[in-house]
Parts: sequence; structure tokens; C-alpha cells
Amino acid sequence: MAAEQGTTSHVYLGFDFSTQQLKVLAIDGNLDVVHQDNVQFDTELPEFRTQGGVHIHSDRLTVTSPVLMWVKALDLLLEKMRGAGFDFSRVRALSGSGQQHGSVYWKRGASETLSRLDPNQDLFHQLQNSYSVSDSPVWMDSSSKQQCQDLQAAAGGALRLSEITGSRAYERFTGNQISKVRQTRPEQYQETERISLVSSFAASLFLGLYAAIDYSDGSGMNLLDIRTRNWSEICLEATAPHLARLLGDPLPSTSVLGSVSSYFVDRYGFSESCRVVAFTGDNPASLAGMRLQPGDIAVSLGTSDTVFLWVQQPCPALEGHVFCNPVDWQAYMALLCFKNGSLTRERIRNQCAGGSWEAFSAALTNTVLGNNGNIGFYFDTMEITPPAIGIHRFDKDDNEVSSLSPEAEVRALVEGQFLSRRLHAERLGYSISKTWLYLSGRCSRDQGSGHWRSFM
Ligand SMILES: O=C(CO)[C@@H](O)[C@H](O)CF
Repeated sequence: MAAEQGTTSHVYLGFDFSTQQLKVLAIDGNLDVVHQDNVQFDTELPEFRTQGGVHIHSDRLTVTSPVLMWVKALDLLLEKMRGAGFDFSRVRALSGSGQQHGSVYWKRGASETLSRLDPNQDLFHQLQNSYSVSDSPVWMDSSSKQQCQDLQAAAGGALRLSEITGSRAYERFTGNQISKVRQTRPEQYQETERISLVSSFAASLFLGLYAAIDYSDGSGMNLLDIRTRNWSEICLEATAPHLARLLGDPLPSTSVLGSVSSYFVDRYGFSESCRVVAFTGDNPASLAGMRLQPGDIAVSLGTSDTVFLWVQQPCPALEGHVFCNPVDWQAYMALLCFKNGSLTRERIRNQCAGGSWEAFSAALTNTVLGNNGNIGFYFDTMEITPPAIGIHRFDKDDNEVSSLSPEAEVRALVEGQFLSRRLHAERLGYSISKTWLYLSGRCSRDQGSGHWRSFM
């Protein structure tokens, strides 16, 4: 993708290490996009043999991604940019986001390697032996139920834990994943000198040293006290010994962490004065990037669907999450996460619309609002909100049925998904109907998303 030539004005880079791809966006001082590109993990890095960017293990609960795939994707993306003639010397600052809750385990000695990278070699080959855990747990994992129960017991129950960290214990949350690694892979845990989130791992690559975890993405760990913005001693103790040392101190999500490392200056021509701003989670980054204001509500349609909004005060509950706000460190953001998002929509598109979004949208146009009383719940994998699994279709008389016509199935999926998002949001007191609703995420550009708005 050719880079826009011409002006020598400063540009700003945003990287997104998401579930299925690594994306980069370059904007100028007017917020105009001057370059963008991406690396699709499944198709451009087939040697890692991922599906949807992950490995779903045989227990159907454990879900991981190879950390070196993310490293190699950054090598590939920067080479693509260089090949397109992108002028890295114009970059005044860079930041970005990562899929929330994923964890990266840096092996003893990795900080030395990170600080002395040879600009004549790529990151992938130099960091080959820098990770004590090669398959990073990611947000789609649902295998840490025991660790969740132990943490809730130590904190004084689910609601108490939610009061402290903004969420009851969730299997995908990083603290419970760290606890599982320590219990099931003690040698690898012993070999670990630093634990990052995907967001702070990405920032570390650009800094050439370990980057702090930011308040907002750190709120997705069941470890951070969202009022004091320090690690909760109760939660750290219940998770693993000496964990504070492995995590480092958290910082506001707007922190300037330092300058890009000499590796990127010498290899790609970045300016020595290019600043690295703290990376954060993909959903907090969406709230910031969409310039959401208190009272607005956003729906992100991606691998996971999320409903999130800016709130001034924490209102933790037994469902959903409260994170520290990425823009105003004294405010908060509320979020609901639905795991069966775009991958489920793609499955129904393939099965009921011949793999075509045009046919998918046509099916919505050809069927009536309310679908003649047919509705469905499509939890291909263990759902987060609510914690349920399986495909459940119902007819107008509330009888469970085993099938629907292809067009009725498409509408049953869309209406089921979006009425569910609205129901769970309103149950937490978020008024959907009387507010601005912003759509974001890969699927929000689909013309079918117009239909989806009508259910929210
Ligand atoms: O688990 C989630 C939010 O809590 C997901 O939206 C991930 O951030 C997707 F990457």
C-alpha cells in the first residue's frame, strides 16, 4: 500500500495488536489518515497455524496465541511500510492498543536482549528465546475457573472482588491466567522476569525496555484496585508470590514512556525524538479514539462484541466490568463483553448466505423485524455474557426448534445478538435508547450494521 508522499509534517502512528491481525494507522496533525496497513496472522504467518489468530486447545476451554507470531507480525508490518516508502523520520510519536487480558512472560535475561537489539537483524530472530511461555493465554480462554474461585474466596467473595478490581473473577482476566501458569507450569513461571499485557508488551518492543502496564488495561486483570490505582495486595497475594516485582508499577494510560529505541532509529529511520506513549487495551483505546463523552454508548463489533461507555463513578456489579478511564485517570469506563461476535456471524454467513455479506444483508432486508417470533442464541464457544454455551433457537410459541430457514437464521442471529447486548446493558442501568450510539470495529462498516442499530 503506497505511502502518501509530499508533506514533511509530523505524523503519529497507532498500532493495534488485536486477536486476528496487527494493524497500523498513520495520521497527520489534522487527524487525516496518511498511511495504513495490516498483517493477517492466519494467512500471512501460516507457519504459526492459528485460526482466527488463536489456538483453541483440545479441552475447548484453553485458548492461546504464539507470542513470537506477534513479534514476527511487527517485523513484517514495518517491512511492508518501508517497502511502501513510508518515511519513519516523520513520526513524532507512536502508541497503540492490544487485545485485553492476554499475558506475555519475558524470560530471565530478556531485558538485556531487548536493550541491545542488532539493527541488522529482525526482532523475531533476536527474541526467539526471550519468552518463558511461548503460547500466551488470551482473552478467549475460559480454563481458569478454579483460579477464579480461589481468588474470589481470598478477596471475600465475588462482589467484594468486584468492588476492589471492578469485576468479579473472570476466567480470561490476567491475574487468574497468571495463577494458572504458576500452578501448571511452575518451571516456566520460575524462569519469568517480567509479565506484560499485550499492550505493554507492544510498547516494550518499541522502547527497548519493559513498559509499564497502564491503569485502564491493568483494570482487566482482577489485580488492580481501581480506586487507588495500585495493585491490590489481597489479589497479588492470592495470585502468585512476588507478583508486584514481575508486573512493575502501573501508570496513567496517557503517560509518555520514553523515546523509541535505537533499534528502530538505526533499522527503520525513526527520529531519535520519537516518543512512545503508553499502549492500552483495545476497548479503552476505542473509547479514547472515538472521543466518547460521558453519557455516550459505543458498540464495538469485532472478534468479541463489546458495549462500553464513560462513567464518572465505579458501579461494579456481578456482571460486566468497570475499568479505569484511559483518558481521565480519575474517571472510569463500564464494559460488557460478548465473546461470540464476528466469528459466529461469519459462520452463519458461510452456512446461510453462501459466504457473502451482500447475501447476509439481503436476508436481513427480506425478513421482517421480529422475525415472525423466531429468535436464536448462538454461543459457539463458552460465552462471557451470559456464561453459557450452545446453539438455542426458539419459534413464535417459544418452542425450542432444531433449525430455521437460512434467511430466518440470519435474522435470528442478528436480533438475538443485539437484543442480548441491549438487555444486559439496560440491566446494568445503561440507557441505550436515549443516547448517542457509536459503532466501531471491523464489522461496523458492513451495510448490515444499519440493521443492527435498529435493535439497539
Ligand atoms: O475480553 C475483552 C474485553 O474485556 C475483549 O473485547 C478483548 O479485549 C478482545 F481483544
